[in-house]
Amino acid sequence: MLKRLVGRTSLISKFSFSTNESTDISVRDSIHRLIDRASMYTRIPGSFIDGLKKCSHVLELSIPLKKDNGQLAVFEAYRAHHSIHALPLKGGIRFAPNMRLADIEGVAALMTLKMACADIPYGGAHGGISVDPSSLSVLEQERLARAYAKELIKSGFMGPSIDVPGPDIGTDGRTMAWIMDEFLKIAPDVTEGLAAVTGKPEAAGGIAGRKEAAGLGFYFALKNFLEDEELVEPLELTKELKGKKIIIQGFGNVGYHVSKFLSENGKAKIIGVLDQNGGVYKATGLDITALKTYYDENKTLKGFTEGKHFDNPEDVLSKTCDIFIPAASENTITVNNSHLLKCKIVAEAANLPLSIKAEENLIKNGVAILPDIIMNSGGVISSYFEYVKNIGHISPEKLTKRWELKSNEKILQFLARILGTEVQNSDLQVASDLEIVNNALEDIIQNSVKTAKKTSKLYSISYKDAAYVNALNRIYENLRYSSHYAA
Ligand SMILES: NC(=O)C1=CN([C@@H]2O[C@H](COP(=O)(O)OP(=O)(O)OC[C@H]3O[C@@H](n4cnc5c(N)ncnc54)[C@H](O)[C@@H]3O)[C@@H](O)[C@H]2O)C=CC1
Ligand SMILES: O=C(O)CCC(=O)C(=O)O
Repeated sequence: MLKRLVGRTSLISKFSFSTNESTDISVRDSIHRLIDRASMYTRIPGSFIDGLKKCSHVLELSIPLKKDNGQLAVFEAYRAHHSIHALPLKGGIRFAPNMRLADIEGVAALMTLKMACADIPYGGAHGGISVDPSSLSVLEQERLARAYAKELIKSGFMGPSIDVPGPDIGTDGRTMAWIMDEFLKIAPDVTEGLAAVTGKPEAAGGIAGRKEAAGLGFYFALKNFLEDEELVEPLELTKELKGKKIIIQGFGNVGYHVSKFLSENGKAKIIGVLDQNGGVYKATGLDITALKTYYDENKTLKGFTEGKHFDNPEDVLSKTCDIFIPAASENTITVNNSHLLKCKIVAEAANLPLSIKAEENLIKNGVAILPDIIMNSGGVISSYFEYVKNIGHISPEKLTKRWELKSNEKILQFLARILGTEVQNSDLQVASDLEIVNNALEDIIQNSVKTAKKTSKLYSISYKDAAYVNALNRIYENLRYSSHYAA
């Protein structure tokens, strides 16, 4: 049921940097301020910057659902298309209560910037259904996801060349598989139908490593940022991740995988984990695998005995650490709680977790901020690889595996002849899909961090502003030659 379809309207400039903050800050307002702040270090015309603050199309829906008990429930749902400078559009679908259009439009804009920063040739989108998924049975969730997908497809808001959604808060690979299946039912003749949505399980056409990609990308980004002396020296930190004391807010897909890679690969100590209902703390470092098993079984951190539990999440939020990582949702750190943080770095794993005023307060107190559009870009980068796989109907390793094995064998045989040894079959290895995508992910993230550091030094601005400057410049360069920009 279509409620409203909004086209691009007037472009209003808003160069206000007031530090007042209402308790009801929208993500859209925050992103506008961040765009304005960064635009001062670009030569992009003001009219173009104003244009980037608007979504090109917004879809508002009411979706009726027949519950398992036969009763009817109606849910509000949305999809916002931000910038069509590059197609398809891309961004998450979430199932979360109390969704607001102003937040959805803000995250859609953030997605445009995130992908420009990583040099992924897509525009940004975002959307979802205003629902608490835990209040529905699995079958109800499936019917609702399928009904939402049907409305997106009917309204021209989804398809491999239009808008390719992926997972976000409250959704996962299974949700994406339902959505893909709905697309294939409605449009069976679209050859690239598998590419209508990403984040699918591998058995449904997904790519190896997508589920953990936001966490792995975060690990690569943090490691690379810490190598910068200009970041660590003033904070009196060492360059290594090893031994760094870390507190994480949110233990869902992103929070868990960030914790896993930082502790397993980086040997960092995750000393605190909190969600909206409480937190656990252990000064010597939590066992993340054990915590994950417990959290999956019990849906709560309470009762996990290998750490001290606090009913009030702020009791964990306020512990001293080196790095605080918000990995839950937007605006979880505002003026109301930013003064509690006792850390040297805030590394954003969630999208826009800091309100503008909270960010200002933290910076004033000497805290460095590592920006979401780099730190959590691993998820959408991996989605991009999945899309490419689906469009080509071939996985990265399939085409080259045999050839690589043969050429490696020839090289080894040559070396063995010179050295007078024998080639063992176990010496012969070629990259798996997972190795190919993880290495490509590392390469893209490394480049985003490198260019952010360079821009940050050039203008003496924060990494966050630098990442936005790089993204804005890339979008401008891209759009200026496109027929979408009539200047
Ligand atoms: N899933 C993905 O691929 C990506 C997600 N993101 C962003 O990362 C963030 C987290 O997403 P997911 O992990 O996928 O969601 P999720 O739904 O899997 O997990 C969210 C977690 O945050 C907790 N939480 C919710 N409100 C909280 C609060 N006020 N304080 C503390 N904890 C709270 C929940 O209990 C849950 O543990 C979101 O901002 C999302 O947009 C960013 C990049 C990729
Ligand atoms: O893979 C996608 O399309 C969604 C990623 C996402 O939700 C995000 O980067 O915030």
